[in-house]
Amino acid sequence: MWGRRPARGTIVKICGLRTIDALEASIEAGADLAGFVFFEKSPRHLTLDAARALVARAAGRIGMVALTVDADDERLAAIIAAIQPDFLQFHGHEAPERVREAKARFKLPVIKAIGVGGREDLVAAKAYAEADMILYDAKPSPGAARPGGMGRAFDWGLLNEAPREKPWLLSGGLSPETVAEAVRITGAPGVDVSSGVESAPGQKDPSRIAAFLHAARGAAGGEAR
Ligand SMILES: O=C(O)c1ccccc1NCC(=O)[C@H](O)[C@H](O)COP(=O)(O)O
Repeated sequence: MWGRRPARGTIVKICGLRTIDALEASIEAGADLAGFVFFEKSPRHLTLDAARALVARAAGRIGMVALTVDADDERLAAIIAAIQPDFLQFHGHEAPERVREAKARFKLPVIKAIGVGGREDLVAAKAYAEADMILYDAKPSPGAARPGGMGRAFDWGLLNEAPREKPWLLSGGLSPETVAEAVRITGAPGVDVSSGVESAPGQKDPSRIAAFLHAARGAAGGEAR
């Protein structure tokens, strides 16, 4: 399995890491998963060279997630060769068949992001039987600059109808200030954050990363590590 898993408590993924300081702060605070964004229109985008240098010291210390948006096989292969991630995260319009295909080809577990705007999106999530984890995020508005990392929450009440057979992450507009309540209300086994631990888009704040971990783990009754 990947990196370190919590003995108990909420799974935490810090997404959009771009610097050694932020990566080390995430590991030090006890995050389970580190997300690396490969999407050029994002302020968190990493080139393959930058990603390679960043992850050189992270392997085995934290689970590494390569995030892409509707990437083809050639692009996925290049990313995998560069950072050898523990997970792929698909954050675009990838169909269930694409998840199946990519898993078979690359032999890596897949996190599929589902944008939640209404009940119909939870129905759609049920089709992703082969995804290893589902990440529920706010649905991007039409014409949005990017499909994630917008710092926007959605109606958590909709998750009452979400499939719960496999691990899932709650995402979208979470912060150190809101994550405890979010976990309490939704019962999420895991959480994901990007904007809420930044001082500006793409600029992670190590003290907010630590505060997020503390709040998330406290919320589930587990111990912050
Ligand atoms: O973070 C981005 O810039 C990004 C760009 C394109 C696709 C996905 C992206 N982020 C995905 C994530 O997993 C974020 O952590 C998630 O959307 C939550 O973001 P936020 O609401 O900013 O905490």
